[in-house]
Amino acid sequence: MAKKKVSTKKKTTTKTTKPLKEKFKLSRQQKVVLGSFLFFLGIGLFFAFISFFFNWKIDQSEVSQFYNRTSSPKNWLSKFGAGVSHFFIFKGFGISALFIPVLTSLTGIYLFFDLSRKRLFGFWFWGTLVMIWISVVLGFIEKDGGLLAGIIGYEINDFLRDYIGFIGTVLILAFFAIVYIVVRLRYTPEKLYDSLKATQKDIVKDYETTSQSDDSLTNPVSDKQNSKFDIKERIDAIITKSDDPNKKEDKLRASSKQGDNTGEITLNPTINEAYGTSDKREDEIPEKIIIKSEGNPEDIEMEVETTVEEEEVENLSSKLVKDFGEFDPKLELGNYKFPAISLLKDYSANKGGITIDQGELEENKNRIVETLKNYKIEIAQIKATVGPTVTLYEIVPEAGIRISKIKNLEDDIALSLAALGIRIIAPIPGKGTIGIEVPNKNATIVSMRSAIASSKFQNAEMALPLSLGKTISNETFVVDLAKMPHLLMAGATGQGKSVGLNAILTSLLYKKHPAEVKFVLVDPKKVELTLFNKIERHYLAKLPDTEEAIITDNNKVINTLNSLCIEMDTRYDLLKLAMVRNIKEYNEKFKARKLNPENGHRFLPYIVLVVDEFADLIMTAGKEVETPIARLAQLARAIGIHLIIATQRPSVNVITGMIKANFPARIAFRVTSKIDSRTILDTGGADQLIGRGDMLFTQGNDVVRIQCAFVDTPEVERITEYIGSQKGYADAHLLPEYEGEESGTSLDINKKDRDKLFAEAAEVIVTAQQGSASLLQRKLKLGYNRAGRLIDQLEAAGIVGPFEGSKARQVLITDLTSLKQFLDNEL
Ligand SMILES: Nc1ncnc2c1ncn2[C@@H]1O[C@H](COP(=O)(O)OP(=O)(O)OP(=O)(O)O)[C@@H](O)[C@H]1O
Repeated sequence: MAKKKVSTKKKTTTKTTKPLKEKFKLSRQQKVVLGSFLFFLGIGLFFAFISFFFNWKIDQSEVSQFYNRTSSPKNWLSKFGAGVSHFFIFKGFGISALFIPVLTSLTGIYLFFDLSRKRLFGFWFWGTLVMIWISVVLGFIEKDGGLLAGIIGYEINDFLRDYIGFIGTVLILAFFAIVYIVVRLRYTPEKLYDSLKATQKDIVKDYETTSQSDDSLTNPVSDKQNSKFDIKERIDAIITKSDDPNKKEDKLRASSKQGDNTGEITLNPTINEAYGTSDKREDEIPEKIIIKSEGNPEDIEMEVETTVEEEEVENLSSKLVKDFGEFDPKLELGNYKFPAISLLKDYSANKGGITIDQGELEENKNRIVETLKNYKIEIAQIKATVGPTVTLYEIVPEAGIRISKIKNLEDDIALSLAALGIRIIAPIPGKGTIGIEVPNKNATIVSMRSAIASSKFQNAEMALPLSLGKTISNETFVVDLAKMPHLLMAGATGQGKSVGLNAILTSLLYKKHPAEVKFVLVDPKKVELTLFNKIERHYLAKLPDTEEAIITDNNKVINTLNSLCIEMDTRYDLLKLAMVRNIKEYNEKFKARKLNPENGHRFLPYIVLVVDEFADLIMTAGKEVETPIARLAQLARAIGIHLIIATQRPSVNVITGMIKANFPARIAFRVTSKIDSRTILDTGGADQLIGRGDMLFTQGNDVVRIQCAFVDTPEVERITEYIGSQKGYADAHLLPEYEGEESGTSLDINKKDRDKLFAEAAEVIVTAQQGSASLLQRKLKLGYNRAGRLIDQLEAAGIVGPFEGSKARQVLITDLTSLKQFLDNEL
C-alpha cells in the first residue's frame, strides 16, 4: 500500500513539474561528480579560512597580486585561499563565514547520497541567516570592520545603530534570535518551560536518589526514618525501569516474603539490589530513571519515543527516469529537422488573398432576393460571407415562412440562380437562417503553406493533426485523424482527391517526427504516391523482404493488410500486458520507463494506412481485402492504426455498409450524381460542388464545406527530398511477417509440405501443453489462417489431438525431449 502511495505521489510531481525544470535535472552520475566536487571544495575552503585567521595580515598585500606568479601568500591554499578568504571573511561576514565551507561540503554530501533537497535548502536558508546574524552581533565588538564581523556584518550593525540606535539594534537582533528558535528549532515558550522543569526535576531527583542510596549504604537503619512515601517512589522507579515485567513481580514477591510486616524494612534489599549494593555493579545502574509519583498527575513524566519516518523507496521506473531521463523515441534521429514552410509555394502572393468583388456580391444578392420572391418567399435580412471558393448568403426569411418550403424548393432555386456549385443549407445547423452558397467568379487557391502556417495547425495538440483547408469563414480546418478514427475519401476523377491525399500526408510530415508515425501506402495507380518513396527510411512501413515500400501490387496489399492485423493483435497483447487502454497511455508508460523492452515492449508509432483507388482493390481482391480492412477499421483505433481510403467510384458495392459503418469521417469531392453523394455522405450536396478541391467533410453529423488546401507535385517533391536527404533509419519500419495462401498447404499429411514454422510451432505447443491456434498467433506473430493451418498439421503429425469444440486440443507429447525424439524418428 505504502509503495502504491509513493508511486502516485511521484506521478503527480512529474506531471506538474515544468519542462524547463526537467531539462536541468541532474542524472545520478552528474550528482555524484558534482557532490564530490562540492564536498572537497568545502574542505578546501575550510582550510583556507582557518589559515586566513593566522596569516591574513601578511597575506593582505598579496590579495591584490593575484596574477603575479612570484608572490607567495602564506595561506594554506595559496593565492586562491587568500583571495577567497579575504572576500568571504574580511569583506564578507568575518568569523561566521565559516558557515560557507560547512554548507558547501554539506551540499556535496547531499548530492552525493542524493538526499532530500528540501532539507538542504533549509540548511542554506537558515545557515545564511545565522551567519549574517552572528556577523552583525559581532559588529558590536568590531571596531573598524575586519576579521570578527567582516565588512558586511560591521556595516549592517553600523547602519542599524545609525538609524535605530544601540537598543533598537539589540532588540532587532533579539527578535531574529527568537524567530530562529521558534521557527527553525520549533521551540515554543511552553516547550521551553516543560523541558526546563523536567531538567530541574531530573537534577533534584538524581541528587535525592544518589544521596539516599549513599545513606542506605552507610546506614541502613536510617532508612527507616525516611518517609514511607519516599521508599515507595523509589520502588516504582525500579519497577518502571526493569526490563522484564515478571522480574519486577518476582522482586516484589521476594521482598514481601522477607522480614516482618514493616514495609520500610522489607523493601530495603530490593533497593540495594538496584543500586549495586547486593550483586550488581555500579555501572549497571540505569541511566535515566523515570520517577512515578502518586502526587500531581502533571508530575508524571512521559517519555515520548520519536519514530523514524519510513524511507520512501523509489521504484525502478522512476530511478531509471532519474538516471537516464524519460525514454525519447526521437533520439535515434535526434538531429532530424522538420521541413521548413518555405518549401511550400505561397499562392496568395500572386493573387493577394481573397478578393471581394462588391459588384458580384450585389448582383448575386439581387438574384437571390428576386428568385425567392418568385416563390413567394420574402426576406427579412441577408448577410454574405466570402470564402475562398464560394460566398455564403445567409438569409433570414420573413416571419411565418416555413423552412421546409425553402428546402423543398432547393433544386428550383438552384436552377433559377443558374450557377454550378450552388448549395442550399436549410437551415444552417445551430442557426435559424438559411444558407445559399454561390461560387465566386474568381476562386482563391488555399495554399498548403497557409494551412500549415496557421496558428490553429501549429498549436494543434493532436495525435495526428490534419490541416485540410479553409472553411467558408476562412478559418483553417484542422482535425485529428486519430479521433476520426478512419477516413473515407471519394470524388469523381479530377476533382482534387489526390491533392487532398497529399495535403493529408504533408500535414503529418510537418507535424510528426519519423519516430511517431509510419505510413503504409497502397497505390495501385503507381503514380500518385511514388514521390513518397524518398522518405521510405523515415516514414514508411513495409513487409519484411519486400523491395518497394509503396505497394502497387494488389496481391501484396492482401499480405500487408493481414500483416497489419497481426500487428494489431500484437499491439493489443502489449496493451493488455501493460494494463492500459490505448496507444497514448501505452507510449506514455513506455516513455516513463515503466515497461520493460525485454518483455517485448517497444515504443509504438502510429500507423496510417493510405489506400488510393480502393474500388480497384475491391474489384480485384474482393472479400480478401474487405475482411482485414473491416477488422482493422473495427478494432484498430485504440492501438494507433488509422485507415484512409480513397475511391473514385463511390458505388455501393465498393463503399459497402460494413465499410460505411466503420468510417464515420468522410470527405466528398465533387461527384457526378446525387446518388453518389448519398453513398458517401448519406446526403446530397457533393454533386453540387464546383470541383478543384471544393469538398464536403463530415464526421458523423454536420457537413462542412471546405476548400481543400492545394499542394502541387513539385512542392511534395521538395518536402520528400528534404526529408529523404537527412539521416534515416536503417530500413523502413518493418511490419510483422505474413505468409500468404501460397506459402502453406491446406491440411496435408505430407511432411514436405509442412509450414516452415512447423517445428517451432510444435515446440511452442509442447512447452505450453496447450493446443490452441491463438497461442501460436501470439507467440509466433502469425495471422489466424496460418496458425490454424499449423494446428491442423500438428494434428496430422500426431502432436495434438483432434478438435474438441470450445476446449483446447489435447497435446499428445509431454515434453521437448520427447518431441525431439518424435521428430527425429519421423525423418
Ligand atoms: N485544392 C485545390 N485547389 C485548387 N486546385 C485544385 C485543388 N485540388 C485539385 N485541384 C486542381 O484539380 C486538378 C486535379 O486534381 P487531382 O489530381 O487531385 O484530382 P483527382 O481527383 O486525384 O483525379 P484522379 O482521381 O483522376 O487522380 C489538379 O491538377 C488541380 O489543378
